[in-house]
Amino acid sequence: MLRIEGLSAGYSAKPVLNDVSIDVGAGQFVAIVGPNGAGKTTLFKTISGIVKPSGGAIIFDGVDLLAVPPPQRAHLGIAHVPEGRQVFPSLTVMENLEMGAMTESGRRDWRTNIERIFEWLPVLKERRDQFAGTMSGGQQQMLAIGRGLASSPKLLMLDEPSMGLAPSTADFIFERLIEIRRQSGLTMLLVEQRVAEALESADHGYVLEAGHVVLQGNNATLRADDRVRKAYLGM
Ligand SMILES: Nc1ncnc2c1ncn2[C@@H]1O[C@H](COP(=O)(O)OP(=O)(O)OP(=O)(O)O)[C@@H](O)[C@H]1O
Repeated sequence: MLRIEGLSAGYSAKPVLNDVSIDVGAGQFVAIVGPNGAGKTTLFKTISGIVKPSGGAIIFDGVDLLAVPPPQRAHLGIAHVPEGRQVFPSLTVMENLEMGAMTESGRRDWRTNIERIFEWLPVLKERRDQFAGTMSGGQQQMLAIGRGLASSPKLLMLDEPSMGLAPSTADFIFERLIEIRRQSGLTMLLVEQRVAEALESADHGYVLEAGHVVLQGNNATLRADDRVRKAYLGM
């Protein structure tokens, strides 16, 4: 579904990603974990087209993504749930979801999608007429996920959905993601600093440190790896 090959990217004179290669198979749930500043958000921004890479390739569903203008990438089926949620605060929950459904497939599948989104994230149905800016952090995160799902994506990219949330709320979000994935078979790519939860939720993981992939494997292998246990799991 997504193949990133030898990707390098950064900001003007500052290189951030260095020769990063990542594979996400159709239906897979892949987590990219690593410390602050490792380049996780930069990777997502490069996939979405906000950051222009200096080298490498990104192939999405057989298409050379770097040749596709950034505004068109959502129409190919990539939904980016950004770091910090970034919901539209002065729009209602329903209006935010409608904004997510602006892609061709989102408009086509709207009725089915909205029913499923409400089933998976019932708080959005209960609060459909509430202004997004008045909701709690966890509720806003669920709205950001719902907005991503409303575009009817083939790939859902989630940038630190647990950021700023209480552990119990973050756990609830991870549990919802696992359930959404189980029911829909959607391909998911997650970046997270909460390494234990991310590796428990996903089937495959990559460890990104200082712009390099230093380790990868299925979730059980990574959770058993000594370096991961010491550096990220506090064992
Ligand atoms: N717009 C920007 N201009 C210049 N440097 C930037 C910009 N955005 C990020 N950086 C730098 O790029 C590096 C990687 O940042 P990035 O946000 O991708 O890391 P991250 O792994 O997502 O970290 P975090 O978990 O803290 O968000 C950091 O050193 C950061 O300061």
